[in-house]
Amino acid sequence: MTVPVVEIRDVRRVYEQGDVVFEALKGVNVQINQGEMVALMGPSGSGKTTLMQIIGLLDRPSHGTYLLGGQDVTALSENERAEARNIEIGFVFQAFHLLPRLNLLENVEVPLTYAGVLPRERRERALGMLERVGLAEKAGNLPSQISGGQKQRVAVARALAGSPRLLLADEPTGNLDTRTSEEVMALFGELHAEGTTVVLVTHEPEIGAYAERVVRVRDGLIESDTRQTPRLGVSA
Ligand SMILES: Nc1ncnc2c1ncn2[C@@H]1O[C@H](COP(=O)(O)OP(=O)(O)OP(=O)(O)O)[C@@H](O)[C@H]1O
Repeated sequence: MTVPVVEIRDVRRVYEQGDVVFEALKGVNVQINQGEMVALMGPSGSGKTTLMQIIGLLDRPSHGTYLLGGQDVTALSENERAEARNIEIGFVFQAFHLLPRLNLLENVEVPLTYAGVLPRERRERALGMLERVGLAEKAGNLPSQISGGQKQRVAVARALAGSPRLLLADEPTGNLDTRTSEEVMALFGELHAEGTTVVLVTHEPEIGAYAERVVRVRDGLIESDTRQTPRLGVSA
């Protein structure tokens, strides 16, 4: 039996501000297997981002256990979590977060630099990833010289350059128009078909439709967990 990529056991997250205590996650159990593409959905304030941040090692549970690739990461120190995050997780955000003064190739290289990959290999891997997302010919461009959809494809290349165990995407199409969203989701669908494990947070049913599994969060709990035939997209 293969070990799940993500195993969340009875995770609670309590936010405390002065006397006010708010339980954003109230005992969540979820398991995500290698190669799955999962959409986390649910109303505003339901706890999706909190759960995503715990899965992405940006936050830690107040209670419960998180196993990442079979390793208990619940009690890691801040530094250990940062290191595990760099190695294990690739992030794609709504706002792209490309560095404006670096060209596309250099942007994709950034996480590899942090991971200590030597320059020549860094360059080759980054270029390979830009090729994979169809942007190799623009490697020398600055982010300001490409479209929103292209920026998100660069962000995907950057997220995957270090071959992480898990690709996390938080509202990845939130800044894109419908057609461009479809292109970016088609890319996620292709990466999933190639074996990448993808977890995405979205409000939009049309975006959730690209996943093979939809986990709905409501009031800090998993409301439903269903499988579906994913929508196939048309690439750029
Ligand atoms: N740092 C914080 N301190 C206090 N409460 C918080 C904090 N972060 C989130 N919350 C609360 O926890 C709940 C869950 O927030 P979360 O951001 O996970 O929801 P969400 O489902 O991602 O919402 P949205 O779709 O609007 O982003 C909300 O009620 C929110 O107000």
